[in-house]
Amino acid sequence: MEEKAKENGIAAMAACYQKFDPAAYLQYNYTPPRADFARKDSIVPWKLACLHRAFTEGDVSGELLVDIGSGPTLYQVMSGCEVFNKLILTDFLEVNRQELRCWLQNEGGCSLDWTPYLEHVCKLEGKRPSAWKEKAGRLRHVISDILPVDVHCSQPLAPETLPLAGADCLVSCFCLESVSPDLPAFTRALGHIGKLLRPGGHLLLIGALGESYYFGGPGVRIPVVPLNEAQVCDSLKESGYTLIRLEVYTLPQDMQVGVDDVTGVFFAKAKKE
Ligand SMILES: C[S@@+](CC[C@H](N)C(=O)[O-])C[C@H]1O[C@@H](n2cnc3c(N)ncnc32)[C@H](O)[C@@H]1O
Ligand SMILES: O=S(=O)(c1ccc2c(c1)CN[C@@H](CF)C2)N1CCSCC1
Repeated sequence: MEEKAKENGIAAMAACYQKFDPAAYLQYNYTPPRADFARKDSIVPWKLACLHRAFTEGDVSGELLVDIGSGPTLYQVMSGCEVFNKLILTDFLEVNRQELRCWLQNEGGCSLDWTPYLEHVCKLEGKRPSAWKEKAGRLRHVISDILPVDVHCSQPLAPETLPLAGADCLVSCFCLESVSPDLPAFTRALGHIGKLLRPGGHLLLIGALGESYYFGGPGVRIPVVPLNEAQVCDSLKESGYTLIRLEVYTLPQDMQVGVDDVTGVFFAKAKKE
């Protein structure tokens, strides 16, 4: 595809995000029925268990964990904060970075109470659920920066953000496929973020399968690159990663709540070659 067409597609995606509403997004995706800790087949326990296992099974280590496209969410780093001493959260939009700062400052007024997520991750770690306050404290202690990011740039973060060696681990959830105009752009973005990772470092990638759109707020319809498992595997390989594990969750019908047309969620653990 010629350069101008690529630039136009990326610009169109950026325009879609100008009306993104963090509070609405959190309500759509991170409250019941999608975030129902009491349901055995809920996606929340599945995703948090995937992240817990990936961070704690012994091969992931180092100093620095970077979350790419954090949005207004924190669930994705609740296990990783016990493994890494430094955590950088990133997002394209100031409204999302502001939501993350709100939680970090712990002065109330944030859009979502993350306590149920913190309690669940404590249980996965063999702690009492009431240990969630200590976990929140650990997470606030290790978050060192909340920075702008653009995965379509060959250098997604500002220079000098990371040590020369790169990050030891990246996590990215529901970002690349929901900010890319097409599959080639998704694959290129994978390559761009891969340059932030040291050789031998790990990528924990969570994303939507079969999704063609989602609502980022009332009337804010955002196009998504519909992915299947084979495309995720091919894109990872093409971008210089070795796939360690791919897990897939199929959304129960009643979790199709009208905010998107996602059919499944994938969890990929990969290593940068
Ligand atoms: C579907 S949300 C995912 C949020 C969160 N990671 C989660 O798990 O729910 C996609 C995020 O990508 C961000 N984003 C939009 N354009 C981006 C870009 N070019 N580079 C990086 N992130 C971008 C949006 O601001 C939004 O927070
Ligand atoms: O997997 S979810 O249902 C989920 C969570 C976030 C998203 C989707 C699905 C699908 N559309 C994405 C648009 F990018 C965002 N989930 C919501 C409850 S907590 C764990 C994650």
